[in-house]
Amino acid sequence: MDDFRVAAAACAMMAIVLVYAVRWYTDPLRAIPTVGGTSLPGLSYLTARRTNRDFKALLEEGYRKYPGSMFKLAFFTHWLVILSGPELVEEVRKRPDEELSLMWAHAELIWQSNYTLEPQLSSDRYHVQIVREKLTRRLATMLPDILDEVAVALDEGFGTDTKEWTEVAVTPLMNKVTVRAINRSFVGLPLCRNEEYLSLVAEFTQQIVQDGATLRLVPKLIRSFIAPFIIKAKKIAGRAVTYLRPVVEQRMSALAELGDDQKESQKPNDLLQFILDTAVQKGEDLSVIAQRLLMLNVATSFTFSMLVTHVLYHVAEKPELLQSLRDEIQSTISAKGGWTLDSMKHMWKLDSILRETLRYYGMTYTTLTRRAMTDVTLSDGTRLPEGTLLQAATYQQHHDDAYFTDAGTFDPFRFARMRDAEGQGFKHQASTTAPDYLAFGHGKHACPGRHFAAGIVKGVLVHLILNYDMKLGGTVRARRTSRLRRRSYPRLTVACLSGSAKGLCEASVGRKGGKRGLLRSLV
Ligand code: HEM
Repeated sequence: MDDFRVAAAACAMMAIVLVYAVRWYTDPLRAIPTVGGTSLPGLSYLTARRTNRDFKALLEEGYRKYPGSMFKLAFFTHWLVILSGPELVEEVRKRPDEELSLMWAHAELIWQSNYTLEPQLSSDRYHVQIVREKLTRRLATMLPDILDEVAVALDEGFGTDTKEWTEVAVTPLMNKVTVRAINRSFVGLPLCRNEEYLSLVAEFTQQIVQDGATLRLVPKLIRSFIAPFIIKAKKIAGRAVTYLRPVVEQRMSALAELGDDQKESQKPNDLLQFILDTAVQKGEDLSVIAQRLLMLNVATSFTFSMLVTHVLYHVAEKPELLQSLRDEIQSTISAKGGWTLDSMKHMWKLDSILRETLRYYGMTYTTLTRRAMTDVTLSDGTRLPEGTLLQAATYQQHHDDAYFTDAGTFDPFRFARMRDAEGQGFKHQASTTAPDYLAFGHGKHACPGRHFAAGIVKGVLVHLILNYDMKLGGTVRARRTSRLRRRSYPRLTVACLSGSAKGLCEASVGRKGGKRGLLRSLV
């Protein structure tokens, strides 16, 4: 009997191994080369450990070995196919959502939104449409309020001393300033200054990413049973309702008092109102509205402050760069009769330094994220089975001399010169995407908030450049750190002068006396 059991167990083992081997052998992904180790079943876990450790180095290796083509990286829970080169980018961009979906790729790779969010956020994504259309169109009229918030937040952060230099830890301060500016346009006053609400927004951002990461480790079969015990983001969104309810009720009752002809002109000019306009028609619950708002906060977090901070390090290091930008800003403001969204569009140098910062540093190594929703065959014959996750090697492409002259150098006015030379108004501006420029993705799922983002970041920078002198308080090495990701902070600490609040690199900022009043009157 014992012999029989042993034999049965051995047979079962062999059957399992055989099934795995057949599945591996016939998997279309096997035709795509693996970088970082083997793709053999079982052993690919070792490869995944390497990917976890050396993601950027492996991207570089794959990009070098398979230019204009594809390779794959192992993760503990999935394979990630990386593509490069404008031809493949164009091909992916053109594929419809039914074949390659950005939303389901994000859902699987980051949020696990099936479990962490209300289903309406996936089934009816009108908030994305609002960002793409209404928020972008209304930015010009929202700008004065946003700039007001920037001024108030900077006064609080830097102080108002016009004689002495003040030392500040730039990254956290810029985070605070940009979050305030964004939320002024999202929910208006006074909520955008409510510290509890803002820290709840930050908590949600961290939690939803963490919930997603934890859930990915749970087998799909049991995920929906386990999820309610694990996820915390929904509870945080529930707490946001407490802050939003009085604002929404007050708006509703104020609007109810007005006649139909007055309602449109009297409505608050912010994202919450744009969402409410649709949500009310759909009879949507406030908890869903809160989640839409919070998810849009997630989309903006870190990117803004990182972008501003990188630019500040550059201008703080090079006074001639600061002066050149200042000259352009001042002359444009006088020529155009004020500081408006339109006048900022004519500040090509400022626009160029933004685009170059996004190219050179990038906010993520990879973009153009997609999930194959069905078996897809690309024009070169590559087969991507349903469920395949893919991304473009954006960072490597942005650092390839084939696409950008002297790509390894940070050249702040590179794109301004290209616009001058080519006489092309929009092609090289900060928010324009292209097959070789993927900072905002590309195609119909390129970041819908990119014009809005460029407008706000420029607003913050114009304010800083005109109102403050800057110099690096830390060493230049801090700026050389290629990325300001949170995990890079400790490296910055090592490179910086001692004595800063969190050991971050410090920039000294001195207020330029007298200018502020001038600007205020120009707004
Ligand atoms: C500098 C700031 C920003 C950067 C670098 C950035 C970058 C990106 C990128 C790369 C994608 C596409 C993801 C991919 O291709 O893998 C994306 C998508 C998205 N972004 Fe942004 N973004 C920024 C600001 C914003 C802002 C301000 C908003 C909203 C107000 C926003 C909302 C979104 C949304 C909703 C999507 C998903 C689009 C869709 O599902 O079709 N982003 N962003």
